[in-house]
Amino acid sequence: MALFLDVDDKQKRELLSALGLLHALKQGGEEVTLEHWIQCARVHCLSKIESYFLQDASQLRQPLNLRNEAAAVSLLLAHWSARQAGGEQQQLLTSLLEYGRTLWPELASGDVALSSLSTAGGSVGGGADRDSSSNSSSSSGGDSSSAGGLSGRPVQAKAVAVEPPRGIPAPPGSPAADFEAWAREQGVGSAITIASFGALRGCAAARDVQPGEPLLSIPSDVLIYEDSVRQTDLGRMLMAIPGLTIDNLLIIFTMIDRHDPDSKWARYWRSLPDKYYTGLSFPEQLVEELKGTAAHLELQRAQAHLRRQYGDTQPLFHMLLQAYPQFLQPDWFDYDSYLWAAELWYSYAFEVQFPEASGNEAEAAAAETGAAGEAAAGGSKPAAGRPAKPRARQMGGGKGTKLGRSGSRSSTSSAGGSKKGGGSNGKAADGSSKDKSSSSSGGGSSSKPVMVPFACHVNHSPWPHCVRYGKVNPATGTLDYPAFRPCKEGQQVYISYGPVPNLKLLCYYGFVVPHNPHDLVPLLLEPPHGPLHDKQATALQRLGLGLEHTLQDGPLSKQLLACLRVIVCTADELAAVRQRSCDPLAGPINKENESQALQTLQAALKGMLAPLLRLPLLAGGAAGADEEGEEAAAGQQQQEAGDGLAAAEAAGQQSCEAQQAKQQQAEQQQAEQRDTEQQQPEQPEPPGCNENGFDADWRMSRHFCRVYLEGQAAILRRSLEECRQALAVLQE
Ligand SMILES: C[S@@+](CC[C@H](N)C(=O)[O-])C[C@H]1O[C@@H](n2cnc3c(N)ncnc32)[C@H](O)[C@@H]1O
Repeated sequence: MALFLDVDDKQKRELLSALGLLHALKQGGEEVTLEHWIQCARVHCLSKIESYFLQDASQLRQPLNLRNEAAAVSLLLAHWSARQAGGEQQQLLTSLLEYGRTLWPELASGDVALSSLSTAGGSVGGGADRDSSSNSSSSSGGDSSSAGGLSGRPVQAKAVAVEPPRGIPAPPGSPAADFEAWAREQGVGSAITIASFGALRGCAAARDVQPGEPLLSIPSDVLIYEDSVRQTDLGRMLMAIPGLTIDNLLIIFTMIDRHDPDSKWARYWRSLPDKYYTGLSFPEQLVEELKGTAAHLELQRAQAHLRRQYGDTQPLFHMLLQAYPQFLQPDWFDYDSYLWAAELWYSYAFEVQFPEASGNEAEAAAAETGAAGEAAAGGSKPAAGRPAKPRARQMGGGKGTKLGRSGSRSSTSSAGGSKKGGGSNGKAADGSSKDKSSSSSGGGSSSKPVMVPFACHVNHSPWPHCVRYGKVNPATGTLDYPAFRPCKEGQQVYISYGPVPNLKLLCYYGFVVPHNPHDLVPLLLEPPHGPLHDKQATALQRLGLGLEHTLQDGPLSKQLLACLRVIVCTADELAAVRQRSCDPLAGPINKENESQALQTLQAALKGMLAPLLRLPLLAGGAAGADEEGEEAAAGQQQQEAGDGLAAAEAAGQQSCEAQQAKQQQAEQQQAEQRDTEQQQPEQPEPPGCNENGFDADWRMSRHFCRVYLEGQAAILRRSLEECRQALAVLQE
């Protein structure tokens, strides 16, 4: 079992120890049951964001959420299957498969939830709106994640067992069918086939697939990445150019190679869409419609970064055109072509680990399970004395992303993974908290951004069929995508790109998932100015607490509450914290302090929600939004006046209950509407949409923006409701 342990991770070791597993699993032996193994795997697969929200170790005695449990089962399945276990291990494997079955129904209902999205996409305007509003069903302040089953379950109008639609295979002679023929010639093993599902292209199971079976098995020489590019004349020439980053090199290689009919990957390039609709190419007007949100900041930053990088590469393009006028054409190097290649790498690439550079198996295992949203850390501003209220604001999504999702990892920090030079948005299979940036900086990781023909045709789901991929199998030299749950022939197969929040999906993939269980709202607290600031800062530091926090569609994190408790401390309370006579992480300091902390948070949340609701994308779409709009306006004005908290408090005070009532009514209507839709025959792909349901008018993208905003609002409302309830309890 030591093989699974993320030995470098102190928190995970402490959790294992608290669960009494560390010793037992090191020793091995008969007393180690499947339950022990699963608990250990849960710890191993904890993402950073799950660690952040974890209340205490005992939670891991039970499944934590659907994602973590699926990752844990997949980890054990991969380990025991790979070892061709005999005797005792075979027994464990059988029990594990039996246990895994308990997860299938909820995951399968995710297939239905997602397929209704792709059908909705088929009628961009109406369908999109319908689906969009359905997302607000969790906006009522209720905790969808605790509505039964494991948290992270898909939300559906009714718990009806509806079969997801069957895909329509790519027509013979189409670029997609031709690509599949090429893939077979290259030795790609595949249990899937490219197919259309309403307006969305994806992959369907070509036959019934069972847990443990590979959906895809891709020889490493089919992969497009640094090393394989180096083996081409074009790649060698580009690599000789000093100062070119790998990310930029891969983009430029793609810009040129896609036009080469003799390229090894020509039939792959031809199978790709002519245009992408990720946030990187959102028109300015659409970006502006998100003003005031983290997505707005992220999009502005990412778009500016790409433009700058393109500008910096201009001299190279001129040089290439002058040197090879007979081979190259100027329009291959315009900004749209650069954007096309960049978006392709952002949204279709994976991070893959190659065996030769892999240091140890523990690290490899960690890499295979991917990473998650970042929790919080750092940053502070001078503060005022006691009941001074910290200001909270939504943070920008981060500084950058990386090329390629890793079947194993992601940097899906709400505050953003970052990598200068833009590039890769690593797809990551779900799992451990090691993200690329952390493992890279830690040394020893051999993850590389890789274009994986075929795997990159598979769509994403938070309720996937495959979560563990991303490491080339040293024995076979293949990159495998094993299913951990069954998929029926004809039905859509999903992989997880990682626990990616909607902000990242919108910006780097161009779509979002309604009721995305990995969705987050970033929250940056500013400590009050004042005489206690230094002491507060020291107390926070000693407690390991930063000011960057995260909200989810679930309970508030204990770190956030602890941070607030310290920030609103009086001098006496602060002294008690310093003398360790009370621990803000363990619970309230006292009633008064707790009340201050909760009110502070409540005001901050209202200050964030109000401007969100005022955005035309939301306010314009919601019937009866006037009331909320007025509140939003009040909140916005006050925020602009620099006193966001008091204002938001005043504005939002009466709003919650009215909002909830409206919400419930809207949800009822949406549920009825969806039932009617589901009974209607599948709609043909509407004219003017590309293979992924996008249209030149950006209607589908606007729909996704709206769903993103609704998701943010839902999380804020849910957190507000928790504050309200906690304050009510205090007042009893
Ligand atoms: C790696 S590609 C997947 C293959 C792609 N559908 C195709 O046929 O070219 C990622 C893109 O597929 C689309 N996509 C993936 N998963 C999706 C989902 N669950 N819902 C909507 N679109 C999705 C988005 O456009 C995304 O940028």
